[in-house]
This record gives sequence, C-alpha cells and structure tokens, in this order.
Amino acid sequence: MLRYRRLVRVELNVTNLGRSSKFYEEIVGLTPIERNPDGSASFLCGSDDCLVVLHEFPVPGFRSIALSLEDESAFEGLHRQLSEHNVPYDVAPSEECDARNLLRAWRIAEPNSSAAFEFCLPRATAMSRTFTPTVAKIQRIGHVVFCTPRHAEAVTFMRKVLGFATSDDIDGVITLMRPPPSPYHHGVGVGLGARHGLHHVNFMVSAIDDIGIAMNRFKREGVPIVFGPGRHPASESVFLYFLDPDGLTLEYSFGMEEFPEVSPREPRVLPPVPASIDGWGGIRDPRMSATGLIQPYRAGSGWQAFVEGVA
Ligand SMILES: CC(C)c1ccc(C(=O)O)c(O)c1O
Ligand SMILES: [Fe+2]
Repeated sequence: MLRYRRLVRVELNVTNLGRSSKFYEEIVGLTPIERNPDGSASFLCGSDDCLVVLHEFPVPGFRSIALSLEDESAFEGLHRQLSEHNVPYDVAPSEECDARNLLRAWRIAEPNSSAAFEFCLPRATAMSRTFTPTVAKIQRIGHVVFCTPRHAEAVTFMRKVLGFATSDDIDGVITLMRPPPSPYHHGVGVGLGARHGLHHVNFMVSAIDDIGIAMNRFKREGVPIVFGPGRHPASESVFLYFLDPDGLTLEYSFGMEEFPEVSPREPRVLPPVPASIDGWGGIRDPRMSATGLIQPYRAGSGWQAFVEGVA
C-alpha cells in the first residue's frame, strides 16, 4: 500500500502577486518566507510546516499539490503503480530538491483534470523557519478540492492508482478522500463540475474561536464570506468559506473527524441535498467555488511542463 505522510504544499495562480501576498499574510494568517527565483512567493502554513506558494499568472486557480510520502519504499510502490497504469512522471532536478530541502520529488498530471500532483520525500533536517500564528492558529493545509466533468474517473484514478481511501461521498457531487494512513477525514476532494477547476483550499485551524474571530475579521475587512459558519455532516467540521482577491474559495475548518488506521468506519453515501453539506441549514453564495481553473500539466516532458495558456 502506498503510504503518505501528509499534504505539504499547494501552489496557486493569482493575477496580482502583491495584492494576494498581502491577503494571504494579513487576512489568512500565513507566514511569508521568501520570494523564489521564479518570482513566486512562499508562505508557511501552520505548525505542520506546510507551504502555500503563489505564482502570478493571468488566470487564477490551481497549479500543484504536493504530498510527502512516508519513506523511500513508498516511492518504489508509487513507481509500480504509475508504471502499471502508464502514468508518466517527471523527476525533480537536484537544484529543485536542494531549494526545497527534499531528497526527491516526482510530478504527474492527474489524467482526467491534468492537475499537477507531486510526491516528495523531505530531507531529515528541517529547514530553519517557523510558522508564526497571527490572525488564526492554523495547523496545516487541511485539504484541496478540485472540480472536473470527469468526477467519477478522477475518483477512480485517485483510488486505484494513488491508493486514496474514500471517507464519504455526497452522491455524485463530491467525493472526499484521504491519502492513507492520514487520519483526517479528507486531504483531497473531487467534485463534479463543468470545468477542470479549483473548488477550494482548506486551512485547518486550532479552535472554534478561529472561525468566529475570522468571521468578524472578514466582515471588517470586506472579505466576502460565501458559506458558513456551518457544520459539515460528513467530517463534522465547523467551517467558514471566504474568497481571496481573485475570487478563489478558501475554507477555515475545525474539528474534523479522524479515522483510525486499523478498522476505520465504512464510507457513507450522503444524499445530494444541501443538508449533506451543512447541518446548520446554510445556503451557499453562488460565488463559492465559481472561480479558479486548473493550470494543466503535461507530464513526460520535463519538470516545468505547465501549459502556459489556460483556456
Ligand atoms: C462543500 C464541500 C465540497 C465540502 C463538503 C464536505 C466537507 C467536509 O465534510 O469537511 C468539506 O470540507 C467540504 O469542503
Ligand atoms: Fe472543505
């Protein structure tokens, strides 16, 4: 079985790097650490040392997601899986690994959405930088949810090839998956959508107060709240969704169900009704998850094979 350590990095495309850098630092509460040689901006996210990297790009949306694997043997398992299913992968050059303090990293394109998935092994020596909680006690990047017209096929790929386990399914609408042996209800979600796009990025916070304080901060700062506060019946999380300056949807949540590695409960299929998404009866703003395209990645032709023109 493929064994993952955690969701370690999400890279997003934003149309104005200065504006978004200020937002992700001052409103979301990430710790800026550096401008990268390619001009992107890196932010520490949470006590788990996750990274959010923002790239300036004409079309806002998703660029890549990175999961760390448990150890070298997991790479052998990943190689077997990708080879058996004819999924090409690119190997990170040594200078990229040096810059990111990694032993190794591979990148694939999820075949249905062309979303770039990276798999990496961090070096044992942690980099000398720490997350400083400011406006929210963020623990980690909680999950990334994509949308694609090929929802069922993408779920099958993530289950059969990447070994993700389904925790719950909102019937035919959203499938919430966890990369084993992660205990958290989901780290990746796939939604049915008219576009290959970003649905939202979740930040797991430490206390219910983080949600309430954020709600009032967003109101003061004119940040659009598009859903919540509410509670997800699937993961039991209390949530609050809001928009970044490009209209990308972000979520704070607290209190997510955790699964035991041995004998976890069976996945449920919840009916495709609003009550399956918010037990408190909230109604989503139509702007929620309406913006954000996946920048396609074309594996097999070099580490930086992102398609520059996104339709
Ligand atoms: C509305 C979305 C996709 C959703 C549904 C359920 C949960 C959960 O149970 O935690 C989420 O986090 C979601 O973002
Ligand atoms: Fe979510």
